[in-house]
Amino acid sequence: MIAAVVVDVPSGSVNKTFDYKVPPGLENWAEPGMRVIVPFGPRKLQGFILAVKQSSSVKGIKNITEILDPLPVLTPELIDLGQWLAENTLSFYITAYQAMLPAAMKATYEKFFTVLRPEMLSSEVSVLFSASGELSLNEVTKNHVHLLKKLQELTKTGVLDVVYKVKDKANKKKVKFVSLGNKTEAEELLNQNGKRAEKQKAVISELLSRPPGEYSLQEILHETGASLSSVQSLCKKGAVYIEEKEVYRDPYQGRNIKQTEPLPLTENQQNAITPVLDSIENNEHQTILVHGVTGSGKTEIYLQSIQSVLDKGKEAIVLVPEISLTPQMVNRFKGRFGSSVAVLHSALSIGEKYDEWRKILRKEVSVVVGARSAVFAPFENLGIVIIDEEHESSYKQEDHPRYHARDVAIWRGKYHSCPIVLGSATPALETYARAQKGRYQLAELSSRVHSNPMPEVTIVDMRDELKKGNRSMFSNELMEKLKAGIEKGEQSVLFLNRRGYASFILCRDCGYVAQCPHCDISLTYHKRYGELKCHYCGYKEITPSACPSCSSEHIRFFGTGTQKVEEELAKVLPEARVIRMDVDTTSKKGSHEKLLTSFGEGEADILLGTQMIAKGLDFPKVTLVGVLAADTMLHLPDFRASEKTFQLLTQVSGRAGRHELEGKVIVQGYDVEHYSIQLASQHDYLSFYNHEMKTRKLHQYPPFYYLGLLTFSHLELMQVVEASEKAASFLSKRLSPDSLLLGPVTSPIARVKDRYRYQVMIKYKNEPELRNWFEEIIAHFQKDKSIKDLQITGELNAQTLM
Ligand SMILES: Nc1ncnc2c1ncn2[C@@H]1O[C@H](COP(=O)(O)OP(=O)(O)OP(=O)(O)O)[C@@H](O)[C@H]1O
Ligand SMILES: [Zn+2]
Ligand SMILES: [Zn+2]
Repeated sequence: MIAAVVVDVPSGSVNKTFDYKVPPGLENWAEPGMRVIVPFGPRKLQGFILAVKQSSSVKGIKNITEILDPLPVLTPELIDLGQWLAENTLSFYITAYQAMLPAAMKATYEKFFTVLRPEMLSSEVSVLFSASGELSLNEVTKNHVHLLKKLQELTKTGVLDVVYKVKDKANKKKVKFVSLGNKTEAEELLNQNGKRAEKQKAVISELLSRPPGEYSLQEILHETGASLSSVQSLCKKGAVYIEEKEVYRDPYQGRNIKQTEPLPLTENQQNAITPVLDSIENNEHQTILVHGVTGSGKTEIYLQSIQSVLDKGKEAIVLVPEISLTPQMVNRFKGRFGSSVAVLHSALSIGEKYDEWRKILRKEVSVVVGARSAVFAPFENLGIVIIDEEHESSYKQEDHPRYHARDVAIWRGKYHSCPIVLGSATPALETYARAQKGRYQLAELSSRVHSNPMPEVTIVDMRDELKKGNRSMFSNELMEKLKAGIEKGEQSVLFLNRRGYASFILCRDCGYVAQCPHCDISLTYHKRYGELKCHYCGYKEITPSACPSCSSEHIRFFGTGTQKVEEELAKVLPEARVIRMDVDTTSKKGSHEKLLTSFGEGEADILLGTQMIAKGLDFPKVTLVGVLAADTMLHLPDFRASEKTFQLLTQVSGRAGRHELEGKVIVQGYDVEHYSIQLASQHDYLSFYNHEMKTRKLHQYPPFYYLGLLTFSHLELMQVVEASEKAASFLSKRLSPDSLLLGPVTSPIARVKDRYRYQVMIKYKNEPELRNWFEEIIAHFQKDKSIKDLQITGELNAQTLM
């Protein structure tokens, strides 16, 4: 038997399968979709079996070393999907397959020295091998680095050998359980006397007092005060059994989640759910856009659609943007579907994620709620994929494989003949355009549940405030409303748009701004740690007390926006209890949840935060939403700036007045005439859409054109310039007359990690060969020995130009 294996070497020359023999002992075991370890040159590598066959035309093929999985981890569907994914995102097959699995299943490799000719070793070296006969390179570089050179020489002369070992991080958590063994033996023990027997007797009586079964050893030891050794000696006598068993790490353990029942749908909801239910009923793939204003009850539509999928014995995937994957959100699904829900969230530990994923593989759950990569959940009888807040940019992975979860979902929907539901109050322009063209079905929810009014929005021009002599960051109206809210015992949300408002330090004498020495970007000031940090490469330095450029002491820190707002609030509204939520206050595991819970329980009057409070929150007592610096994002070099501003304002405003109490929104900024701010305040998506579509058409941007993007990076500027010019001229000879070629130009962020960045952009409507041309260009430079270390990434449908 022969297995075609794709190996863990992300490189163009090995981006294919290699044939390996399945040794006779493993023939009944090997199946496509399993992870294996195979020899590859001098190394051992992890790989995936993509196919098995009877014969191979390749001569001298080697044996598979080991099969890592008892059952395939990639279903036949995922094997196909991976191929499609790799080809459409210009990634390597191995990268695509790895992206579908939890990180724990990706191997790490370690190098070891072993001894071939022990008689040739000096005692100094020999002693290092005495313990286990081998020595890891890791250990050498850590503790014996002075011997490294010697070890390398010994390897060259054949005294030592180097072997590669594959480490599988996918460990399972095991717990010991104890149960009653031979009953007569146990009862006899109870009649024994002696001090030593006391603890053993306690264990026996404890087990006898409980219903027959097995109990966690830990718990029994704790209850009885017995030691492990007394239980072990009981085990030797046959009075109890100890068994080690695999358990899941459950991050939601011990939590009481209230069970919920389906709500009777409003007429609006009824209309919107109909196309979804039809698609489920008829086993017919449809992509349905549920365009519903904030608070219109989209979640209830998701829940009831899932119920009807489960009733048919099928499975459901719900995607939620990373930052709104809050416990509140998860509870909505766990509350309805209980333990049949698995959660895949990046805040889980590697082990927890692996355990949740295995519940899916073993069919122990039928609903998955998760962030982007949950779209690869290995269900085999998929009945629906729901993408909540479908416009969110986090659904696009900006690293290999550069996939969009929406595209993957639709691929899977076609495969399983099931509906894909895209939900949003502010759909991406691309999505709405497709719905208007009839490529997607459109379901509109134009009012809130029970006709709660949309909150009234007031826009405040902060330039006017300044003219009136108000120098604070809060307008008079916002101050008044905040105060009134506290008096009435209602709650407020203050949102600071932090994008484009990053905190930095500035010298007031010479204008110096601290920059990252490796990237063309200013350093972000973290007050808490007294540090300046680069968000692109992680570079850090201590904040200077004087200007590094002119030695002036007039250096000013523009503290994290939210910190500054918090300080201001404490001055002008000392009575307010404030909870601040931003990257600094939520970096510890669980802190995000804690803060939200305490706000929900009324322990604060004001929730102050960044992007992370914009979405999904549903608190009945919130009546006021204040938006500070609504316009900062408009000035980013991003053709989606207006769209993102509109989306964000709509989302934040949507947090107010969702229940009985009426809501009010105050939006502050300097460039408030902009249509995206004006139209967001009128809750007018359609006018925004029409306006923005005109702009996009005029400037030839998506959805009228696709953006093909080639990004080049290298340590030397000349190399990037030359390579990108070559690529541009290659493309210009081939592109159809309808396509536009722009560049090469420097990327908006011109340098990252000391590498200069250039890009070539192609705006196109139909260019079927573009993928092949990109591949040709990438392959050409990979072979070109005169340019080392040039990095090129290609994208056929880029979402941003950064
Ligand atoms: N049919 C219904 N009857 C009564 N209450 C409902 C019904 N449907 C939804 N609700 C309630 O209305 C509120 C808003 O619904 P939901 O949070 O699903 O809105 P949404 O459309 O997802 O809003 P957003 O886009 O802001 O997240 C929730 O508290 C929900 O429990
Ligand atoms: Zn200075
Ligand atoms: Zn940097």
